[in-house]
Amino acid sequence: MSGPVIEVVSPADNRVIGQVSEARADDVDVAVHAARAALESGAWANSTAEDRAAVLDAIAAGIKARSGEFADLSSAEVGSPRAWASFGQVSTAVGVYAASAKALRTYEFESTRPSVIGGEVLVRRVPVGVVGAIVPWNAPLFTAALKLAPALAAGCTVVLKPSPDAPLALALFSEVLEQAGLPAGVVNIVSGGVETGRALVSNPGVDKISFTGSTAAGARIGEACSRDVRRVTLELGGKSAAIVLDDVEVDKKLIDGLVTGVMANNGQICVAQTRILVPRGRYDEVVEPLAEAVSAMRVGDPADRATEVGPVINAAARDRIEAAVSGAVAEGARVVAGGTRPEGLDAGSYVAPTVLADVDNQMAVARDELFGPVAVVVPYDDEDDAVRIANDSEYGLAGAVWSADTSRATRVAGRLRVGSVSVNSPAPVDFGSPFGGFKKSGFGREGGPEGIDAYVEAQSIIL
Ligand SMILES: NC(=O)c1ccc[n+]([C@@H]2O[C@H](COP(=O)([O-])OP(=O)(O)OC[C@H]3O[C@@H](n4cnc5c(N)ncnc54)[C@H](O)[C@@H]3O)[C@@H](O)[C@H]2O)c1
Ligand SMILES: C[N+](C)(C)CC=O
Repeated sequence: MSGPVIEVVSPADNRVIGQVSEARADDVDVAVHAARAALESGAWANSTAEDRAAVLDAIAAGIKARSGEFADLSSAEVGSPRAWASFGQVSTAVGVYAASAKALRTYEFESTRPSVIGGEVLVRRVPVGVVGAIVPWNAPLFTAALKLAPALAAGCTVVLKPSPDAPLALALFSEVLEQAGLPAGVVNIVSGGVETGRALVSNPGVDKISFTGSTAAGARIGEACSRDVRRVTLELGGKSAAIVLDDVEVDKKLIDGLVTGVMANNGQICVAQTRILVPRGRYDEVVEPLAEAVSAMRVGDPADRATEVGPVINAAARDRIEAAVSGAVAEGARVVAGGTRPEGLDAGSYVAPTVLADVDNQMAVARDELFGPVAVVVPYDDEDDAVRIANDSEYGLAGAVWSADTSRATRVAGRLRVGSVSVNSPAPVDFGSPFGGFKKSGFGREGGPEGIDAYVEAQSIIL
């Protein structure tokens, strides 16, 4: 790469832990040409589904074999607690490649149907072509897997751009790709920031952009793609709600689930259920143990296996989150856990895990995505009110419903205008099922056969 060196800094102590070279527009062009040549050679696009599925399985096995290294590196560059990184950063990626291989083995690339004017129509699903995949820093291996696995399953070739804040795990991943038997040029990785991303988005050799990141950047990318009539998938921000229904039993499972739902990866997960909606009549019964559990969380060095909350990605993010908490307090919110900077951790960008009670859904802290370890607890009157508040957001990514009655929770889940909802669990993502946003959380889906649909063009041949 011809650009300057990007130093990757640990959010735990600001130490330089690695470096990559920035790709300039010329380098991006070389990568796109390599992907185009690999596509047109047909070696990958025309291979059998079983051959491609075997490569996806080999990628899953390759990551698994080096899972300790991947977890160490993701923990160091993102600040994810090491104990969580094994699952959240690594097993998730393994699960996505394995689930895509499974979906690919039964995916219908060709079918025939009777023509309405007589005869038959052969409907083919052909690769969309060269894909530009752009990912954020919070879960690099996982978010890249959600793009690479279905794109490769469809027979596409890819130019992948990691975030300059966390490019190291994906640099290591290139070794897994080499060993998995992918033909040369099928996946190309270019490092860099916004300018590198822009060069990829506007390169005429790219047929589709698949982006995960903030809604602001996604809107700009969507605009650029629509100008060039380029296909685009956007996985954007969220402000998800966990609805605690009035029949719930307040036990360890509920409190642990609510805490995990918001604090996993230091609150830096797009599906974080940062708004906890609690029936007014049972408010204190939930807020008190929640505040106690969050106050007891071990904050510190992400490499320490006992750590539950590490630093946020950088000092600017810490300052923004702290300002949002102060703003909420000025608006009348009550701090019941955290709220002050953790002591003795000044070398890194730490935010104490925080719970704010007495929050109204109109407050900025309940509307803006903070991407940090901050939960707000909003009281509601009845089930309709809970659904109304949950849906009163410009985002629509995910949610959770907690209840003693699974059928009731499932019915409430179905009323939420979001892409995925978990019932009595904090994890609204299933590797084999569609995942994506309503409203300003984006459009398009990743995961399962629907994930492969996003990387094919339908072609009808009228016989
Ligand atoms: N919906 C999801 O699946 C999902 C998953 C993870 C993170 N996110 C969102 O990502 C955000 C945090 O990540 P971030 O700070 O890295 O987001 P970001 O939008 O700043 O950047 C994401 C990626 O896009 C690149 N980029 C930014 N502007 C660009 C442009 N104009 N053209 C091309 N590339 C550009 C960045 O270099 C980075 O690689 C949060 O909003 C979070 O909700 C969403
Ligand atoms: C969980 N994931 C990776 C799908 C999206 C947010 O981080």
